[in-house]
Amino acid sequence: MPVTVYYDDDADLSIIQGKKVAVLGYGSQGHAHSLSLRDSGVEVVIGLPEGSKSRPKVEEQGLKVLTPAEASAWADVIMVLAPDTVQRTLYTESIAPNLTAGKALFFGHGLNIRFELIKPPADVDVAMVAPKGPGHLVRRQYVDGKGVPALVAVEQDASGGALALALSYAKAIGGTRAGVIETTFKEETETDLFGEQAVLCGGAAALVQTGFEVLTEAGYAPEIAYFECLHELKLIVDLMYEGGIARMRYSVSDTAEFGDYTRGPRVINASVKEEMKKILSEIQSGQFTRELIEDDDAGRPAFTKYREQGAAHPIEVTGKKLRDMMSWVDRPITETA
Ligand SMILES: NC(=O)C1=CN([C@@H]2O[C@H](COP(=O)(O)OP(=O)(O)OC[C@H]3O[C@@H](n4cnc5c(N)ncnc54)[C@H](OP(=O)(O)O)[C@@H]3O)[C@@H](O)[C@H]2O)C=CC1
Ligand SMILES: CC[C@](O)(C(C)=O)C(=O)O
Ligand SMILES: [Mg+2]
Ligand SMILES: [Mg+2]
Repeated sequence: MPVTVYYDDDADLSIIQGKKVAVLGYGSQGHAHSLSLRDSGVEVVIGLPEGSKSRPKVEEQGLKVLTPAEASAWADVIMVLAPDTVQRTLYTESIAPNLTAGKALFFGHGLNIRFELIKPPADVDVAMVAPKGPGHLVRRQYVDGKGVPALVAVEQDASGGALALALSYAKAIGGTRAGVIETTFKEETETDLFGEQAVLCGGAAALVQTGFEVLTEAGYAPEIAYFECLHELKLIVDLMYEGGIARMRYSVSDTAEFGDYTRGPRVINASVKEEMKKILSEIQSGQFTRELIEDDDAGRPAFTKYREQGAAHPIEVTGKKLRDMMSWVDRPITETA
């Protein structure tokens, strides 16, 4: 079914400018939304627990910070940008007691609504503005006069104006500069989880690490393997971003293009596609979300182990040494896990 893509002229910024917006969380997405809302003339307050390590960053930016409960009580629009695993407790303890009729509850990703971890009352708007990119780039693009595409969805339209409100919010963070598509919480959640697991994060990281391992285990220099499998990937993906896979194939050598057609499908073969389908069905059935929540409830033993293993991979050691020599690489995000 064809989708409608909304641009700046389709959204009325004055709607969100007339609302008090609480952004709960000041991480990757939270800081980007808050700063761009403020720069778009919207009254914003940040909600963070006492003792949150994000509080000094908010204060450095001259934004006001309250507890999540105080911010929710003050706001007309409550945007939930705490981690997905935290949101259900945050909702019960701090949002629900302050979610009076006529308010709007917003999300940057649909997981908690899609899997019914949060069940808001019927007399509030429930909507989503989900940028299709990392928060730090959402902010960087906004500052540069550009935007990251976003999805909007309305789960409950108690006011009759939830879609217009969501589009107005999306405009304030730069989304309608690039294009905003209306979807459902179900479609956003399932496609977003699939994209990050199979392609963007899980798939891409495993492809890079495995390529690096094959070259280094065969005796080639780790520095060469790093440039070949990680650094150059950005340059190749930039071409796809600009003009699709065809533009990348136009720019690389005919030798590379022949290797692409004849070898690529052997790497990402039918069994990989079957595995991707299995991953999608685990998302749709809720199995992935159950695993995520169970691990979080147990104090994140699996998450912590995987994060440590990833950080210790030899490609990180080689990469750090090489990146330290590239003073010209723009690195506005300094932290890693
Ligand atoms: N990362 C991204 O680019 C994208 C994220 N999303 C969605 O956006 C949401 C936020 O994710 P992300 O930006 O990655 O989150 P981060 O992990 O980057 O940041 C989380 C923020 O929430 C704060 N926080 C933790 N507990 C609470 C609480 N109880 N109440 C209020 N704030 C709290 C953290 O504070 P502290 O510093 O104290 O831990 C931190 O400021 C998620 O729904 C995610 O799926 C959607 C699109 C892309
Ligand atoms: C690709 C990961 C993402 O879905 C995103 C940046 O869009 C996320 O959850 O962080
Ligand atoms: Mg995403
Ligand atoms: Mg995601």
